[in-house]
Amino acid sequence: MNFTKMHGLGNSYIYINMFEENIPEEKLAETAIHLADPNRGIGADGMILIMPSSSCAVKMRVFNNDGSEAKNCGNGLRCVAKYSFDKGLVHQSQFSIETLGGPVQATVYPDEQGMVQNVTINMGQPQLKRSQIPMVGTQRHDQVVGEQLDISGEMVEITAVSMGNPHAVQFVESIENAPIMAHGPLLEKHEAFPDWVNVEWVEVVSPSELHFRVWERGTGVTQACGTGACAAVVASVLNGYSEQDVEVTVHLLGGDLTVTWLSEGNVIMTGPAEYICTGAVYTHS
Ligand SMILES: N[C@@H](CCC[C@H](N)C(=O)O)C(=O)O
Repeated sequence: MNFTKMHGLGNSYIYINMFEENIPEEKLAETAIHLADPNRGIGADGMILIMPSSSCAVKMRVFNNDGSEAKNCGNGLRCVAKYSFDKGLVHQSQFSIETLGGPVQATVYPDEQGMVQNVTINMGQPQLKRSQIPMVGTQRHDQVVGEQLDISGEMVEITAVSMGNPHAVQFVESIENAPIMAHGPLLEKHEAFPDWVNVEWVEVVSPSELHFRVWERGTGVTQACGTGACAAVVASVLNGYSEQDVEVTVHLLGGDLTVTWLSEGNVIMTGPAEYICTGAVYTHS
C-alpha cells in the first residue's frame, strides 16, 4: 500500500490516498496501530485517510496511534489540504473538506513554484455546551469555564471546548512547569469525559501570544495539536485573557500557529504543512 508521511509542526501522520488505495473498514484501527508503530511500522502519531466525499471536495478520517478514531485534526487538515492541491485532487486554492465533526473550508497558498507551504483552515464554530464536549457534571452552567476537577485528590481548573473533538484547557503560570506527564493521562481518561479528552496547558504571555503544550487523547504527548491550539484561543477569550477578532500566535513545541476566533463565530487557523517521505508498506492480510 502506498503512503505519504506528512507533518504539521511535528505532529506526524501516515496519509493514505483512498482515491487509489482500499482498506476494509474493519481493518482501519489495526492498520493505524501498525503504520504508526515506530518499530514494526513507519512511526507516526496516527493515520489519516484522504477520501472521496459526496458533499465536499475531499473527506478526511483521522485515527490516533492507539487505533481510536477522532472527529477532527487541525494539523491533519492542513496536510490534507496541501496534499489534495499538490496531487490535483482539487483544482481551486479554496475548497471544502468533510470531517466527522462537520465540513471545514481550506485555503492553500502556493508559492511561485506552485508549492504549498502554508494553509488556512476555517474550522467553523467551537461547541461550548457541556453536552457537546461531551462532559458530565452537576453544575447548572451550560458552559464549562474555569471548572474545578478532582484528579486523584488534586484540584485543577479546566475550560472545556469542542472543536469537533473534545479539549480540556488549563491555564498555568509557567509552561515549563506544566504537569503534563503526571496529569495528562489522568485527565485524558477522567470519568467526567465519557469520550475521553485532549488535554492542553496554556501560559498567557499577552492577549495575542500563548505558550501551549498538549497531551493528546489516543496518542499522548505530541509536538503540536491544531484543534488544541484553536481550543486554547477560545478558552483564553472565555476566561478574559484575550478577545475575539484578535490574531493570537500560539507557540507549540513544534512551532507556531496563528489562530483567530472571529466575533461572527468561526475559528481561523493558519500554519505550515510538510511532506516527510513517501513509500510503500506491507499490509497484513
Ligand atoms: N493532532 C490533532 C488531533 C488528533 C485527534 C485527537 N488526538 C483526538 O483524539 O481528538 C490536531 O492537530 O488537531
